[in-house]
Amino acid sequence: MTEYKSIAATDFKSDTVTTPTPSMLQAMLTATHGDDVYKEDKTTNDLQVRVAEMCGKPAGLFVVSGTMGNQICLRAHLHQPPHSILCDYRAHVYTHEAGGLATLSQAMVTPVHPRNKIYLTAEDIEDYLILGDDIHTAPTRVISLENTLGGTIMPIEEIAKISTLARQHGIKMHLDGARLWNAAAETGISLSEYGKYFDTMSLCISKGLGAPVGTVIVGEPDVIQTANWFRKQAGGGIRQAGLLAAAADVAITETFPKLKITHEVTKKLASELEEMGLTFQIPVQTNFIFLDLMKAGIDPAVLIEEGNKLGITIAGARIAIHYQTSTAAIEKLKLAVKKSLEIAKQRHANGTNGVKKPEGSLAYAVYDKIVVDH
Ligand SMILES: Cc1ncc(COP(=O)(O)O)c(C=O)c1O
Ligand SMILES: C[C@@H](O)[C@H](N)C(=O)O
Repeated sequence: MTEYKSIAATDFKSDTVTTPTPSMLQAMLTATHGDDVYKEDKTTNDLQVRVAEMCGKPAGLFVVSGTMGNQICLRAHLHQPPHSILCDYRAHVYTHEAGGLATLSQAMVTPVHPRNKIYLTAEDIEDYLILGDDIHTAPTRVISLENTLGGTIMPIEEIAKISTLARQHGIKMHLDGARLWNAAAETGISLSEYGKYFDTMSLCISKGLGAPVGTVIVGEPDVIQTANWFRKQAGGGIRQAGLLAAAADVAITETFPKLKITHEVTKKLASELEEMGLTFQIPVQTNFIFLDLMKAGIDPAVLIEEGNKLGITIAGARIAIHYQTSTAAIEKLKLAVKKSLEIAKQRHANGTNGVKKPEGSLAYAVYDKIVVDH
């Protein structure tokens, strides 16, 4: 694996920490400087066309974050309260976007627990759709899926069934595709094949792909135009966006083809951790490992501290691998886990192993709660 000189090399808290590569910075120097609010920037316009075409959609819009991408897509589908969206109870649009659905879209949420504990099925969803015009209800107007979710891949066959169900009831489909790149890289299924089943998709280029900033939303021109309106209203209109779009374009070209390698590194680490006696809260399928610290009796605060001692950043049970993760850091991670296991065993032996959740720690802020119930 290429070793990058990046502060992200030792950071396992997320794949959002990746830093711009020299080629991205070089591309920024030669980007066009048009005003994107007036749609005059060629670099940005070209990126939007590129991603939209990759997804098999007629229109795209560059936005500054995945949160903005999701929220303006969902708002563009939600016209008249009372209305609701249906999503996985762990979905980022529900758990990690600062209540945007309530504030920006005046929407209720129907959070659904997948029976298989990993991904939603059409059968799960059918039971929870709010249909009809009973004045007591907030009818379901959008089904919002997430792929990957916690690094797990949603089978396209299930997505197809859910899409058919949605369309039978005139319900829109949105995909939080912050890591759809990872799902596509792992399955070999194209972005455009996934795109067939959704009215809008939001794809982050700032996570595993490594761009410093940016997400592209895709869909039909009228929906993207409405979303652009909400982007502007939120102060998200970007002037010389080409600087950011240029880096994002390089990230797609250079990093998308490398994601499979990241997944192989992740799975190798997972098997080594399993040999040490660790188990996982959800399957390891792409670039995340969710350690079952509770089952191992490991206090997250201990793991975080052991990582700090070794000069690596661990945020808790979720271990994120990205293309800038160094081999040396992975070896240190294994050492930190080994040491934490030893401490857990010592505490257990003397009856003091009360594993508690750290207050306000990222260890439990990001995703951990969604699978601890698991
Ligand atoms: C699945 C998912 N969707 C959306 C987002 C939001 O992206 P951003 O942090 O750029 O707002 C994130 C986090 O970065 C995420 O993990
Ligand atoms: C924290 C969360 O918003 C971010 N998307 C992550 O996965 O790290």
